Amino acid sequence: MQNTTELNNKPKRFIYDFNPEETEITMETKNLEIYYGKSLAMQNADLKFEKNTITALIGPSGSGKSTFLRSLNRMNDGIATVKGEILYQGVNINQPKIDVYEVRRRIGMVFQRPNPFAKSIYDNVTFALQRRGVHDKKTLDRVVETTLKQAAVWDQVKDSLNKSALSLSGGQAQRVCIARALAVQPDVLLLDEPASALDPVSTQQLEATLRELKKDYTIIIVTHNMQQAARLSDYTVFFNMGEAIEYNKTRKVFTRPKVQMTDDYVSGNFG
Ligand SMILES: Nc1ncnc2c1ncn2[C@@H]1O[C@H](COP(=O)(O)OP(=O)(O)OP(=O)(O)O)[C@@H](O)[C@H]1O
Repeated sequence: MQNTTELNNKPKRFIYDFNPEETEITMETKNLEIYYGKSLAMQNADLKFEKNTITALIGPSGSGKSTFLRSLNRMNDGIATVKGEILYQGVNINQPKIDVYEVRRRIGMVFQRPNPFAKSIYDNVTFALQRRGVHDKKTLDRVVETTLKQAAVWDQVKDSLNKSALSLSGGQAQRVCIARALAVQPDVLLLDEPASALDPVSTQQLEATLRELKKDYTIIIVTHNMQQAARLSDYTVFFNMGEAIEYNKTRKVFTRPKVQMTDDYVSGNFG
């Protein structure tokens, strides 16, 4: 990690080459600075996320992708100090008075390793709703069917909803975790390397699922897989050393990047 002085002395190279005013913005970050203790882990990442698109966050290990992603739904609370504004539908959610549970309901997260609870598939999907006092069986049944269908795993699990989610394959478990995130009807889905523990077939299925989901959700995904970012996302942000370096339509980032460092990274020549 860089210290504050080193980061502040670096030239600003951030390239932002599409016109966000023409688009509908679901989330936006402004003047973010994220500290672990006294160490500055992220700055210069004023980004806008367009509704119903997929944005890939790419960059070398330790460049701050997860730090940035986890701040978007306040998952860094208690771990890091996040300064600056995180706007969700125009409201700065990075304020103490904001209900963090509501933030996480609207901005859901799926983690790198599938993390189903040691409960049935049915109870995994309905967990948050049941905790909120929703016990009407018809409602819960409907949510289970709808979200498992959205997550493209319904056909595989519909006859075993009472089986433990721990008995599922990695790919199935990850899609059940997506259904669990969708059950509370979020707007935004944050995914932190959701395919890194999956085989190529499950990865392909997950990508197909995300392509479908973007019709209804705004999706931001951290990935180390360049091919995945190139095939799946509409926009790509390249991070390095705690800064957003280049942000553009994915096609441009991968075919005509404006910054040499981005070019080196996407073409696999990054030192
Ligand atoms: N909980 C933490 N406490 C202290 N430092 C942290 C913590 N989490 C991350 N960091 C540091 O912040 C910097 C950015 O880490 P981060 O995990 O966000 O990078 P990343 O780009 O997501 O990396 P990777 O691709 O390896 O997951 C790194 O220097 C890391 O060591």
